[in-house]
Amino acid sequence: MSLKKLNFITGNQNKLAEVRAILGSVIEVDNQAVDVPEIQGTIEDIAKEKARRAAEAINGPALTEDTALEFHALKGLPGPYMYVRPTSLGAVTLTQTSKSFLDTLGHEGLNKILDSFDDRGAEAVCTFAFCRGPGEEPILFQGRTKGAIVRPRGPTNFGWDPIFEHEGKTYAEMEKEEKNRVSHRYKALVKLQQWLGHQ
Ligand SMILES: O=c1[nH]c(=O)c2ncn([C@@H]3O[C@H](COP(=O)(O)OP(=O)(O)OP(=O)(O)O)[C@@H](O)[C@H]3O)c2[nH]1
Ligand SMILES: [Mg+2]
Repeated sequence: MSLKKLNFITGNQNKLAEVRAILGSVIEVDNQAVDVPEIQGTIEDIAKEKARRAAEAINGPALTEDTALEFHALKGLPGPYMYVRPTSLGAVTLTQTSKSFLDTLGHEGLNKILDSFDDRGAEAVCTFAFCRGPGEEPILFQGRTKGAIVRPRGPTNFGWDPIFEHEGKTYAEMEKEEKNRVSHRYKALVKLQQWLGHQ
């Protein structure tokens, strides 16, 4: 099967811009902002179910992505639950009002959680899932970037970018091109790109 374009299902314009910046020269990236429920579970469970549901919703091939931010001192929390939407799967949800750790606590609150720990280490995790169509098993591509949680520095237009420091700079302080060479999303897309090369 040769893929001429990817249909990236996301409502997040920042994600879409980064995916197009990284993959744009390799393959066309279409977008549909279909709201896909996110279940509770491991990062992998959530990512796969998101792609399955997206493929069903659009009745065709769908690419989705789920991002997690893991605090080492909290043994991986908040992880994929940085942002949680109600799910229609019947699973227990953390909230019914789309409130996220970030929305609720802000950059300062997320920092304060870690002030009582020695370890401010964190890992940004990006998991793309590609599902060929309804009923098909999704394939995962995951990238991880290590960093630390710091007081906010840099522009505040994308989520937790200002508090995630990687090699001396927060993501927000980096030029877009720089973030897109080291980020969790970039590393996941390298894997996706390798896979595309074999299709
Ligand atoms: O500072 C950031 N730098 C990043 O690189 C990044 N990637 C995702 N996020 C945020 O982390 C949560 C994940 O939730 P998430 O994966 O479900 O995304 P989403 O709901 O915004 O979009 P989608 O589910 O429609 O694709 C959301 O609050 C995103 O804004 C990031 N924040
Ligand atoms: Mg989401």
